Amino acid sequence: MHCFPFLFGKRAESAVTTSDVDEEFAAVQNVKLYTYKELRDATDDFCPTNKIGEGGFGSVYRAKLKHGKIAAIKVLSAESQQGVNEFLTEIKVISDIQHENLVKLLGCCVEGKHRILVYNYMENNSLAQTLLGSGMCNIGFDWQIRSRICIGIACGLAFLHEEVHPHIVHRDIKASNILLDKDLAPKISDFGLAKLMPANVTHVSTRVAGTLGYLAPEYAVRGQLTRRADIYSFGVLLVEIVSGRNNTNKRLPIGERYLLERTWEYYQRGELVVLVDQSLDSKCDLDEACRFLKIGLLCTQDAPKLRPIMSTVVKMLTGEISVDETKITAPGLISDLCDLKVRDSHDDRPGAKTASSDPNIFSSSDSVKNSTFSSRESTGATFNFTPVYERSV
Ligand SMILES: Nc1ncnc2c1ncn2[C@@H]1O[C@H](COP(=O)(O)OP(=O)(O)OP(=O)(O)O)[C@@H](O)[C@H]1O
Repeated sequence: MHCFPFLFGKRAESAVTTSDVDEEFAAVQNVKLYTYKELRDATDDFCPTNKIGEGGFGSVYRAKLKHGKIAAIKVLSAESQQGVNEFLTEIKVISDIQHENLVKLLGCCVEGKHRILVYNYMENNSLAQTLLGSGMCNIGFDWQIRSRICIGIACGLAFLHEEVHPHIVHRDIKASNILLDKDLAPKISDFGLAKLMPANVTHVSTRVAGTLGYLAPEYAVRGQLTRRADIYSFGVLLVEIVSGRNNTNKRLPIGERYLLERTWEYYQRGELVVLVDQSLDSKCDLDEACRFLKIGLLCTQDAPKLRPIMSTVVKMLTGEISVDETKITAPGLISDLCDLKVRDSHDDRPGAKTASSDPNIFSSSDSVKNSTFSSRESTGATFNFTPVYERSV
């Protein structure tokens, strides 16, 4: 029997202190510094009516900066050690790069204990809250808009993976990290977990971080990170956007809960069209929608090497190159991993959730299937965990 226990929680590097981070921060250039007073004034003293979101990092506020510019500011929660690391990573990773499909970091505030990130404000929230959210949303996501969103996200990722040096692996591609501007153009956000990939390095070994449901199995199990892990997450997101539903929906009958599994089943039966969001009107190009689903399957294949690189994905989405159906093999599903045990969840970030009501133990493949996947559905929370392997016969 193989067991794959995962140790969630406090990481050795989480012991990094705020002053360690300040030292590292001193070396960062190209980032505008805001004073705490400036940001306090811009949010009416962090007035709750200006609060627009809450993530693992802390609270997010809408702010009116000097000269009237509207920004979103993320205030790192004081108790979050993990957040201190992510704060620095975010600044290091995106202060130097710009792309139309990446959220723009305007600057930050490092004053006393205050750690605040300042971004361009995105008027239409995240895909998780709008397209996939259960609440009221009056945005009509027709097929043209969805297709533009998918292509935009793919372009942003292709830029990070292939044009920036060293390459950047985002590690947390998911619907809540795709923000939409006033024209519904997608912007990839939340670079707190990103990793820079030095040239000529095939993978980096790292503690696993990301969101259950979007995690590539080989990364979740072995902690070996390559750009193909992001490509897997993108594939899951692509299928979600076309279907208009979350990858996991525990309210559905068991056979319908896991979207990626269903996509593979319907693909094999030649009935992919069943999965295209029924709320799309008759103008939806069903052939194109099915092509996107097939690209989602290509991106989520179990063998990382079979997943196309993002620039190829962009070309397939735009129709510049065709999708070779003979290349599609079964998706990698974490639920396929036998006897996965997850224990000892101590994520110290306030928004981080454990994957079960009992944070300590998951065991058996069945509980992995139900708990691991459902955790993302119910919380969307980002996890950090260390895979540890125990093999017993
Ligand atoms: N630049 C922005 N413009 C507008 N709203 C934003 C912006 N950044 C974040 N938000 C809002 O704040 C919410 C929380 O964002 P945040 O990135 O902190 O957490 P998350 O991605 O939802 O969760 P997690 O931290 O677990 O990944 C987002 O879902 C979004 O609604």
